[in-house]
Amino acid sequence: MFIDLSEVTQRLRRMSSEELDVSGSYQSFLLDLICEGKDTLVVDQVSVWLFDDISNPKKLINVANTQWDNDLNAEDYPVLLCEEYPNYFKAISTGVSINATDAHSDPRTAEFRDTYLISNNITTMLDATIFKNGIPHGVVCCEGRGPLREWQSAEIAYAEMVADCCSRRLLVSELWTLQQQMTKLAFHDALTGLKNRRYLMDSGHREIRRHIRAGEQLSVVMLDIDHFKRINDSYGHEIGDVVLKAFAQCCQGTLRAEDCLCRLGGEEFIVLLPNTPTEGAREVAERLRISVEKNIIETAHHHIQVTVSCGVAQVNLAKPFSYSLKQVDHAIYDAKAQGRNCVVCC
Ligand SMILES: Nc1nc2c(ncn2[C@@H]2O[C@H](COP(=O)(O)OP(=O)(O)OP(=O)(O)O)[C@@H](O)[C@H]2O)c(=O)[nH]1
Repeated sequence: MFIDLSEVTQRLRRMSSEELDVSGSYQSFLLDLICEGKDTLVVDQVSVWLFDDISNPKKLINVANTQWDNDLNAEDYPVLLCEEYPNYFKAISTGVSINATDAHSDPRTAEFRDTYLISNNITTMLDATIFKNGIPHGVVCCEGRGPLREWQSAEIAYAEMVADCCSRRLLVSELWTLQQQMTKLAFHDALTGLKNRRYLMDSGHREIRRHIRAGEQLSVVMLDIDHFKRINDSYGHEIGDVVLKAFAQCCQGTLRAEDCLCRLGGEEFIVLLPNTPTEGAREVAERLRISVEKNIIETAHHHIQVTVSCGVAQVNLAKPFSYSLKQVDHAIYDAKAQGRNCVVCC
């Protein structure tokens, strides 16, 4: 078989330069890629397999396959075990492509004879290594049914290019996941999982602009747990953390989905209430106050009850968001002065 390497290379290069929907699964890209590979090499099946652990591989996991009609769930991916196919694993780990003309007799692939090759009429195989940071990470496996194939150097080079495209796509996918995690870390509070102060400030400015455009009212409620220092002092900091998490859950369960509960820091929280005038916000604050008071927090050795002081303000849309935060902060100060476990409106 003759491959015009310059033509197929160009197709692959164009394909891998296309703008990717990185938020989607990498499998659909891999599938397009290996379908292209299957047609170009004129083989019967192409699949992508990845090691479970790049530094100490025990399994190869089949993540894409030209034979599959639909994407499988990750838990249904076929798996090859290193202990059952040691020679194949060793061959992939060298990073050199496996050009098995006769897959039944080639020492690198003969292990599959009785378990796979005979039952699937596979006669010939060409496997190219997928690398990650220069280390073998998996393999693109091309299988043929008909006559034995003496794999040509252009065919091997092409299969390796397909494997390199897989490497790049997997890397992009990993970077995207990392970026998602970083964004999550940047805008979330690690203890409670709620949005944090940075998110609140961004969101506050955005919401002000949106509410001006819509001619709607926006309110904020500040929540400050009463005598929280005593919880830490009486039960320890770890139980203090449990209380903060339980408090956050209790409040979240009391709010509408569109209300945004954030942890400002320590035992201070803010709720941003879209499309809500002061009176509505006061009712929400009162509901939160009662829910918190009723919520008995169970730990291994204690039943803990906390109360919360609440400040309420309608956001002044003509002023920076920080102005309204200062206002609710004053309201909290008054609530504490009035004996705590109460709601004060600006
Ligand atoms: N466990 C735990 N404690 C925290 C955390 N962040 C802040 N704190 C503690 O929260 C306590 C807040 O105490 P104060 O600011 O004196 O307020 P308070 O005891 O709640 O008293 P009032 O607000 O006046 O009712 C301090 O002891 C902080 O150390 C945290 O992430 N975990």
